Amino acid sequence: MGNLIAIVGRPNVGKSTFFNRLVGWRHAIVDEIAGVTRDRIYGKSDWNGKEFSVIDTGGWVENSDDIFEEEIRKQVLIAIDEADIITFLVDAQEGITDMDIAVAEILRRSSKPVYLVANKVDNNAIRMQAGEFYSLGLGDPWCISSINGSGTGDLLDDIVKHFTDIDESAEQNEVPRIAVVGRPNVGKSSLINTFIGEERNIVTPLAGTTRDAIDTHYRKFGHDFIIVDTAGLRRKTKVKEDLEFYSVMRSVRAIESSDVCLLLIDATQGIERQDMNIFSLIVRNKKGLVLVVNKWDLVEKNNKTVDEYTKLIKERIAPFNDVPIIFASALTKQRVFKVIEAAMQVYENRKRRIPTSELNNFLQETLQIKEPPVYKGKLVKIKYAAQLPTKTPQFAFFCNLPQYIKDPYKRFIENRLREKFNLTGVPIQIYFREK
Ligand SMILES: Nc1nc2c(ncn2[C@@H]2O[C@H](COP(=O)(O)OP(=O)(O)OP(=O)(O)O)[C@@H](O)[C@H]2O)c(=O)[nH]1
Ligand SMILES: Nc1nc2c(ncn2[C@@H]2O[C@H](COP(=O)(O)OP(=O)(O)OP(=O)(O)O)[C@@H](O)[C@H]2O)c(=O)[nH]1
Repeated sequence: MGNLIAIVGRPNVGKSTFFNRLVGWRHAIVDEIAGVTRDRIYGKSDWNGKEFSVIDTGGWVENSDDIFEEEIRKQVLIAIDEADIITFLVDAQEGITDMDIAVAEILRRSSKPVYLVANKVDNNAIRMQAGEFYSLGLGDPWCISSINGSGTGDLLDDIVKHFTDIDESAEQNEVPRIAVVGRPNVGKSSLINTFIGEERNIVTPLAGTTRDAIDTHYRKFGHDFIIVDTAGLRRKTKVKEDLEFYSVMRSVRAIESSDVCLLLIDATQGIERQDMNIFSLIVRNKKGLVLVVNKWDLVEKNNKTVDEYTKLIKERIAPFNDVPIIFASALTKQRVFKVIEAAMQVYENRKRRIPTSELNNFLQETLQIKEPPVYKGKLVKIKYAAQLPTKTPQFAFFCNLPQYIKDPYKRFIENRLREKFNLTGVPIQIYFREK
């Protein structure tokens, strides 16, 4: 299915340098959410017009210099299960190590495409030495230098041959695709089970394109939807499930193939760093979002009111906090219905197309309230606006001096747009362009 590349390899071979090389130019297409996701974990980018995601296994371990072989082994197994393409980095300047041999042994058994990448090939002398990696049994190495960039273009040219067009495959199906995501133990399986509970809710089990992912088509509460199942209905593989790396890998998969994500939070614990990481994955992928505060049955008597709780959450996830927040319980089924209602509404919001005339009326009203501030003595004039023909709402505002429009004004416009047209739960993009 998706185009997810995993980078594996022992410490210090240059994984994070390679990662930055792959996603370094992503700023052009994906807005940065500062300080949320540690940058080396996950990135999105594109090559020859095809979008892809990259996961760097090295980003998961603190102090990776003295990481144990066992830890790397686990991550490689997870990468084989969850990624579409594996890049296995080795260090051409150091040559083959025991750990390389151990990793290669696992990778040789994988049915997924594996690229053996000899990194640090900064010059031709080193290129000669890189030949020795052939003995790892994964073919000739691709020689690259992550530092100066040589070889990476050829490598990507070959990798993209395996890519599918994500948008195309998603658009084939008109039924809303919902992903249930969250960190371990928040109640994802329990929530999904409230849908499955009665067999008759299941319309058809669709075989996913990945080996063992099964999406299920439901008809419940008068709605048709597909639950993208990578969340944990299928059980315990050989690898320990409480690994954060594993749960994020799963989340990435589920998020990328969905329209709307239900992000579950444990009401007894509140929003933590791990929740914020998943939140930012959803926003980066421009997916619809419903926040579900699950296990609410355990909290209510505690006197913490919905209003207080909502306020805390909104502060935490700002600036993108125009999202539905539902206090539910998968156990007692309290407000499970509301969760689905909210997801359907967000799905509609995300598809919203605003007629150009309405958008420009909106623009005129907005300019009457507040014009862009004068910058360096120059008047900034916004002339007209248009919604772009994209899958998620994106708007272009045409003006004389786009570079002089700063974030506060951009936020002002975004908030007004959200007030005027229901865009709750939907990440939107606003661009200022010269005209
Ligand atoms: N000469 C040379 N050095 C490189 C190249 N790529 C990375 N390095 C250096 O190798 C060292 C390790 O690079 P990292 O990218 O941190 O390696 P890593 O595999 O992510 O390491 P861990 O964080 O331990 O997993 C750094 O000093 C890099 O500057 C390269 O193409 N050529
Ligand atoms: N009290 C209460 N317990 C719940 C609720 N939802 C789930 N639980 C319990 O929380 C535990 C974890 O639930 P799961 O559904 O397995 O959580 P999960 O998110 O699928 O967990 P992983 O598969 O580890 O990612 C189980 O013991 C559930 O019975 C709820 O709404 N209220």
